[in-house]
Amino acid sequence: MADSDVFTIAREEISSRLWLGSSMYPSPDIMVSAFASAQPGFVTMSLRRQTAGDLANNDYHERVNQWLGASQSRLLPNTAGCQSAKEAIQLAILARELFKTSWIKLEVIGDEYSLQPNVFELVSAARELSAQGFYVLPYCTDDLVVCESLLHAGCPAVMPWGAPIGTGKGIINPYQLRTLRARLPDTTIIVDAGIGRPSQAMQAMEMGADGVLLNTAVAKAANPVTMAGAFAAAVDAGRAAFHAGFMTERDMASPSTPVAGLPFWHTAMREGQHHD
Ligand SMILES: CC(=O)[C@@H](O)[C@H](O)COP(=O)(O)O
Repeated sequence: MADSDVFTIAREEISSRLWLGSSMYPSPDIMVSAFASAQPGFVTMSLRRQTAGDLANNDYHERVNQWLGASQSRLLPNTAGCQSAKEAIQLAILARELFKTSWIKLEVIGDEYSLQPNVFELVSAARELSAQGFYVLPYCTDDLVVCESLLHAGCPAVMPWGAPIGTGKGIINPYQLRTLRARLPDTTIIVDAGIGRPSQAMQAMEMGADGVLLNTAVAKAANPVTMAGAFAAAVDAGRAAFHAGFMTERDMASPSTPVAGLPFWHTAMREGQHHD
């Protein structure tokens, strides 16, 4: 891939196109090793899962930075568990104070069964938080008009789902992702949630996604550290392939080895004899 494939959002360089969540790992040590293996651009963290004691602890910020280790990963607090714009805005403001970052992954869930975002509340929260100076990265559906509304609200990127959170089904609606890529050619698109295998992450990247965010597939792998590395390689490969340009698919077979004429070595041999 060209060295010039620098990844920026809101004019800030992001070190990797693979982003990872921080829940459900078998242990903190395994999680840290998985981050070291994948070197994710962002690591997301839910404030809701922290205890009041955690939040009051002055060392908390320090501990989170230790989790990120020597990697160049950034912390991306999220508003997981929020069901209204009001709740999400309050949590984002708390996250900014606690983690000293204006980046926020905005989640407003509208349906408990599918964990589908409430896109009306999402756009409303995105507008307010953007006005307050946040860099809002919204977890959304793959609906073109919703993504356009989020961009108009001030989001520097959109994060449409591949499939519902935790399902591992991959890109269940490739048509929608293709539509988003075609209609929003200059928008940063991060496929967020539902990715179960490295091949699915690669598919998203081959389709032109700018990055992939996932959690369950690594945290719940039999070997999270190895799986994290596999996802990192898949995301890089998918990106390189997208840039390289694909051959055109065709229905009829077309010989990749020429069958007409003499083999080149035959000609070369004859020429050799001639010189003798
Ligand atoms: C929106 C959301 O919460 C996702 O980022 C989730 O954390 C990752 O989804 P998977 O666990 O399906 O990868």
